[in-house]
Amino acid sequence: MTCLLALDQGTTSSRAMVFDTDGRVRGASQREFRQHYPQPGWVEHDAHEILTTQLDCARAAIAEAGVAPSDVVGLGIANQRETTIVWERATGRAIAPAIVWQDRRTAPDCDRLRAVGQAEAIRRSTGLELDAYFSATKLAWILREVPGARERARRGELAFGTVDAWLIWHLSGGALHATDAGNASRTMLYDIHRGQWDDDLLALFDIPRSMLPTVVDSIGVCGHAQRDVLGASIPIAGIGGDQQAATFGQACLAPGMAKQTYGTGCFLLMNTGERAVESANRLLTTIGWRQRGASTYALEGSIFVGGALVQWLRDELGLVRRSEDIEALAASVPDSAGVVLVPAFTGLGAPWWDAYARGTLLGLTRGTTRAHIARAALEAIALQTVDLVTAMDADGAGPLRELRVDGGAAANNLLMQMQADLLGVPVVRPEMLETTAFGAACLAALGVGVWADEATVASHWREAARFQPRMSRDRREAVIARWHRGVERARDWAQE
Ligand SMILES: Nc1ncnc2c1ncn2[C@@H]1O[C@H](COP(=O)(O)OP(=O)(O)O)[C@@H](O)[C@H]1O
Ligand SMILES: O=P(O)(O)OC[C@H](O)CO
Repeated sequence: MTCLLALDQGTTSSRAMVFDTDGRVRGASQREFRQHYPQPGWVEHDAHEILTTQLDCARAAIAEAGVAPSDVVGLGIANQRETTIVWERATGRAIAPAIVWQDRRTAPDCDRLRAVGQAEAIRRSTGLELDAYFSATKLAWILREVPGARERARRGELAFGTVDAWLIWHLSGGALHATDAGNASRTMLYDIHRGQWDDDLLALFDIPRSMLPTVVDSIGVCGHAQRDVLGASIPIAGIGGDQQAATFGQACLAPGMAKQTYGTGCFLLMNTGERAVESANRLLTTIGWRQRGASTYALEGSIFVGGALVQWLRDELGLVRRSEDIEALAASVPDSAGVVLVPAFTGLGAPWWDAYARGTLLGLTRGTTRAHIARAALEAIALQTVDLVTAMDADGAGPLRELRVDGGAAANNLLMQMQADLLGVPVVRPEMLETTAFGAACLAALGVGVWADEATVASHWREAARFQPRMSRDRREAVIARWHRGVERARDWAQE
């Protein structure tokens, strides 16, 4: 049986799925790995644990599918983005822990660059906000802080990559040091308009060019996973950051189509086609995917705390036992009775970009119950999404006709109904909820040519549920206005 293997290397777990050429799941496997928080605001992974968990579940998924490794005609990779790894070319050993996208240690470095007026030049070239979220300051930190790293990098002994490049290096037995254009566009070192590493930014961050991977298409064979790694020589035919892959897997293939993924964080991407839309509203301009050298661009809004808010209510406040219990608790009251919860635990991402905002719970009265707080939490996830869509509309990228949704919290029907109500557009949930892995498989299917074109991807996308907006415009505007009063109070809180 001809199959495709998708690797979905996420922030908290590695997953792998085997699909047949009709897009059906034949095998799946998942391994969680450790999160390290060595200091407040720091988040690290062991790069080798990322690799071993990912390879273990790739082999397990192939075994579960009951196919031979040689039946796998194409491999697609989707990965947590921005997370930064530096390794020795000679041994393939990482010289430091991976610095994860959530890590805020370089926020002061960003402040210094902002103070000397670098933010605008960075935005113009990379499409990104100057923020600790992206790879550039993390890589600069490793070169500065790990003894001997800068000299070794100058001598050409070290390689840098986001997680896709790290996996590709090891899958190919060190033969290939490559990343796709979409992942490159999250480093804050890549000129998304010219399609090349930006020499001015490399100089600004003092990063030797020899460390950087070759930038390849997201769709197309760039090399092979070695026989001794996965049991057969398998073409590496698709690469995408996980949010880019999910956008592809949601078949948001035409300009104006958008998806929101409700995971730990939430990432809303709208396809803007061949046009790199410059945001006047602090969204990110990014590359979705590249095929035969032609980039498809996207506008992105990144929310740092989404489903993680539900986790916090569960684990720290003990409000619910399981994440899914929040739905019944929130549904037990008709509204939040004026309670507003702004989950700025790690600052606020788009469109505020305020590293110093902090979580805020407002509007409490003696009559406030657990249910009101649960409801305010779900509203907060939906309202953060509303702010992103409003910014996209203001940037002229919309109007959004419907929002495709996926990720763990998209299973929550109350949240999805709130989302439709507060956006005023339908919210649509597909049958296939593993859109990231599916998207990686789709990239690979086009890359090896078992699927002819994007129309085949679209033909495999099927709607499972549709939530129609039911809230009056007046009510919607009142809820949004109250939310913004809450956001104002959360902002700048931690600033001395
Ligand atoms: N029914 C639910 N309602 C609200 N949040 C949920 C629900 N089920 C899961 N979640 C949240 O979704 C997140 C898990 O989603 P997932 O897509 O697996 O995340 P990730 O890929 O970022 O690890 C968790 O933060 C969890 O709290
Ligand atoms: O691993 P996820 O699914 O939480 O996604 C993380 C994003 O890629 C970060 O930008």
